[in-house]
Amino acid sequence: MRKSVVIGTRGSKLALWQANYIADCLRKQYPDLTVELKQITTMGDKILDVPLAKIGGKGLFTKELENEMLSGTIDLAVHSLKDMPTELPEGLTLAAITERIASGDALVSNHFSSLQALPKGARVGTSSLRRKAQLLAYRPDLIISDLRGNVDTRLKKLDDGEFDAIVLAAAGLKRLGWEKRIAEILDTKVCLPAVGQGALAIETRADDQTILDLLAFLNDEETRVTTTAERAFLRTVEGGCQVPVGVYGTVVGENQMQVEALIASLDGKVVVRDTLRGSFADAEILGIRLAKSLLARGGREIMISVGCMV
Ligand SMILES: NCc1[nH]cc(CCC(=O)O)c1CC(=O)O
Repeated sequence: MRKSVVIGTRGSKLALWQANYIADCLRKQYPDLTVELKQITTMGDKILDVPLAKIGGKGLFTKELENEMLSGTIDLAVHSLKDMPTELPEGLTLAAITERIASGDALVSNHFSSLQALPKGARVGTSSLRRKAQLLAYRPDLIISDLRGNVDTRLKKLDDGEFDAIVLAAAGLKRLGWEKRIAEILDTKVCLPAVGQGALAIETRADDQTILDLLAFLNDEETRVTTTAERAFLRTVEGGCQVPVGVYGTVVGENQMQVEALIASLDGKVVVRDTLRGSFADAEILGIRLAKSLLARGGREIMISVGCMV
């Protein structure tokens, strides 16, 4: 049994909330364990004025944490699963994926109660191509512009009148106590979430069995299987590319899951979507099959048109 562990985390309010949440879970489970936090700045925290889609690159929010883990200065890292690349560096693994508390995207507005209620030509802020494309597919009249920064910064920009509404992950708002600001959780028919949205990933060294055993209780099996399919889907379509992609896995019966996904053109004019069902044991295969199906039915043309495939 270890006497102490060091958790690595980014310094944003949301990241600290998440790391403290996991620290508290560990302290409750192991009253004799000393749990410390170490703050680490990532590239994604430094570059704040460039749209995420333009920075690209994998591991924007994870790489510095992973380097510290490999060198042993931290024992585990807490991430939003959504920010994790689909392939981990050699020697690291996901020890646990926590229960997803809110998977959807939320519309926040000071004047309007829903996406449908927004007036023609309303200004909507969002940080992701995935949200932008789906919002435009549903409401081509909206003026969507880029909105970066942490959750509080984004809310401030809305409050300052830069936008009529903004769209961000419901999970982040919930964790930071802003749930009451949510006007509407967007239906998955309107906006499919990002891979792993709403779940936390606990990353560790693959050969550190003591830590792996220590963290096993944090794992939520249903979230693990559904996000396994989601990550297999993304791994198959992406090739390190920024293209609007949404995917959402849910449990639909005993050992049965459903995965729904889409690939969209940047302007939302072309949307290719499909849904597959299968058993928990086939999570990985289901994600791969869904990706191949979308690519074959027009997804590949979208990828080629944005330069993601040749
Ligand atoms: N890309 C930043 C990021 N990473 C995780 C979350 C929210 C929490 C989550 O999805 O688990 C957010 C903010 C957002 O997209 O609004």
